[in-house]
Amino acid sequence: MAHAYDSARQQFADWGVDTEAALAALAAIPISMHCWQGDDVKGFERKSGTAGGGIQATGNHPGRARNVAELRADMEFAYAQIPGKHRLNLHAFYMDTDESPDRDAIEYRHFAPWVEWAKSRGLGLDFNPTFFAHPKADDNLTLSHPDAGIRDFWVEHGKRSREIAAQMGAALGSPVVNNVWVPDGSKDTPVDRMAARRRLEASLDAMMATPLPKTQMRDAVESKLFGIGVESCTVGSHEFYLGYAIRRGIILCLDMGHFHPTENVADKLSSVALSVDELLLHVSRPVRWDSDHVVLLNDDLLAMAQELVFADLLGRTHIGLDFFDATISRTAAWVIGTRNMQKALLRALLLPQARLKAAEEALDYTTRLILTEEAKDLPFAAVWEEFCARADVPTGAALLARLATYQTSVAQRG
Ligand SMILES: C[C@H](O)[C@H](O)[C@@H](O)C(=O)CO
Ligand SMILES: [Mn+2]
Repeated sequence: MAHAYDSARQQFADWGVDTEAALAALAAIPISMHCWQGDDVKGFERKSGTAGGGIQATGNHPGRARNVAELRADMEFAYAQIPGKHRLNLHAFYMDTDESPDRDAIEYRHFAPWVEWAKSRGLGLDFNPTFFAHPKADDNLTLSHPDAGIRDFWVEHGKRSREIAAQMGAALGSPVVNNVWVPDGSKDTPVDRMAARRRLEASLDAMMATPLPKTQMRDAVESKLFGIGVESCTVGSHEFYLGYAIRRGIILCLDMGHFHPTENVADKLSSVALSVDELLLHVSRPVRWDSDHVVLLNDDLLAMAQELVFADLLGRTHIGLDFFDATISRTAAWVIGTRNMQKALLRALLLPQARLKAAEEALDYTTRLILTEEAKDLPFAAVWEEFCARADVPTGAALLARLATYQTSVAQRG
């Protein structure tokens, strides 16, 4: 295998690409792996039913994590198959406590065991207030609800989430991205979109009124096009949050499943990055709708990674995952999806960027096309193999065997 890498290294060098630099750059990119893939977005409050809010995991594959211990075991297994040091993206309804605090009563101590666990494994944490799977979200309205009492309840949840995120960040010495997504919307055509959006803006302002140190936490907001049950209007649309993030100087989250299916989400990065300092990605795969399939190493993912690398956005983009498939092994889903994100980044890092940009600058589109097409034949796989070998994680048949063995070990869960 070392021979395959040596040969690949030379081939890339012939194109002016330094594989060692690419491997070092890839090793420095953390991916925030989402806890909710492990249990089909159910959470551990012991109160909630289905996720609601238009998000839904479909399937009944055996092995769903039923409690915190199982979820942690599954994640530990998954991280061990993924090269590099990464992060855990935690949702508020995954609290680890014997208590049953309502959402407006959550405190840091309900999450402290997660922080200890993350610390012991060298993981960073990210956080999300949970504005769904709750009776006060049953109208598919939370921060924009016409009822001030319901809005206040969710504002309090959001405030507490920010404080918890800041304490997590302080404890871990790494800022926690606290991402706000609300399901608010309307099944049928509303007549006063403006009122709903004004209420959402006011609630967000109230929630984020207290500045918290950027070294501890960063605020992010996530837009959406539509969801099941809110087909006609989503209050927190892309335009709403793009403007809000710019006005408030906070992070804009782009979820790859939250746009029209024909939109190129990668194309948006360089546009929005001119107006916001930082971005959060929810890397996902919509199939006809926001279906949250496990991400493939497909054109959409490659384009996203190439934009991150070529537009020099890695330093100000937080890469998170957002998919949940209950028809396959949940641990395999994490491993496949996270590694695909890394593979896409590696491919982008291995492209002859300087030559491609020079050709484009010179309006030499023929050379640009020859380069992009010939580059597809370069031995990316050998460099990936080397990356995994150095991190002592399996590939190919060995990976398949490990994933299968673990799945067998969890399949008896009820
Ligand atoms: C569970 C997440 O908060 C959720 O998936 C959200 O990020 C989203 O994308 C909703 O469609
Ligand atoms: Mn998302």
